[in-house]
Amino acid sequence: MAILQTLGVTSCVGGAVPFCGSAAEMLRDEFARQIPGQNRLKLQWHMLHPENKGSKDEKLARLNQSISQFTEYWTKENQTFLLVGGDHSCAMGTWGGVINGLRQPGQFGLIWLDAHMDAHTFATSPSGNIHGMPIAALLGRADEKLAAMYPSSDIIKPENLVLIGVRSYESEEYGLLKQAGVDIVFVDEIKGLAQVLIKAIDKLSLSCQIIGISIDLDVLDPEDAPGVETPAQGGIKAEELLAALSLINRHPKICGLEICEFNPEKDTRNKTLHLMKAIIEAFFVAPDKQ
Ligand SMILES: NC(=[NH2+])NCCC[C@H](N)C(=O)O
Repeated sequence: MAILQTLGVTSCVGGAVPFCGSAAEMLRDEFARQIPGQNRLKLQWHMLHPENKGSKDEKLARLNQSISQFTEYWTKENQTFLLVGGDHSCAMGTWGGVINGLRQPGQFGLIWLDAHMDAHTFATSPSGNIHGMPIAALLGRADEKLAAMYPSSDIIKPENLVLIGVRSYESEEYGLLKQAGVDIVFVDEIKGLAQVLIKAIDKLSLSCQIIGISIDLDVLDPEDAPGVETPAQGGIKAEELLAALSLINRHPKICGLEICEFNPEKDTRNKTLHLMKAIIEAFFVAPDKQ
């Protein structure tokens, strides 16, 4: 059984409430509870904790720097990885690191499954929460304060980014993405998620050497994934996401999966926790072993 390098980021420093830091540890325990011999996936866990000193901004700058060292290494080694956040601000570290690991940083593509656009800067954010800003940094549109939390000097080209499942956003972030020319697939435009995902991968494959996938659990309908920090009604059904992920399972260009924003305080009977595990298995376990 292949071993999947997994980085758990136990941080909610960029989020609105202090609960989403426990996803990685809960998920690690959940995988450990499996009956031996029935494991379809073996995760090699590494854990990163935020420091308890310094300002929020300093903590996030250092945390993203540490995250990026892992993903840079795995990218250079051509090793597929899983990253379990934390709030979504860790995306600056995850994908900044992947970009750092590439000889041609312009050839990185990212598919972002999220109810939100996460494309604010400090100047436009209504909440000031940094989990609503990583896309602006990844596109090189950050203000100085946000740029200090992004651990790469290279960025994602707007044409190499696709947002899928969006339904909750502010006009400033929409303006930023529109102006940059980023491809956005709003949730009500999705007829079949698998089709949308395959189309995005096919498009990015033309210009990109590798492609990453970032899943904010709030892309799902709150009925299926109640345990998220910022729920938004009218999301994608869990069944549809799982089916789509098992179709793109192990696509040769995919370098890693990031999954974020689990909030156990809002979960009901571990529904979202179990779903997180199912998402990881749908994505990483070979179809004949599922
Ligand atoms: N990663 C997230 N859950 N982002 C939600 C962001 C919500 C809102 N747009 C804000 O900036 O505050």
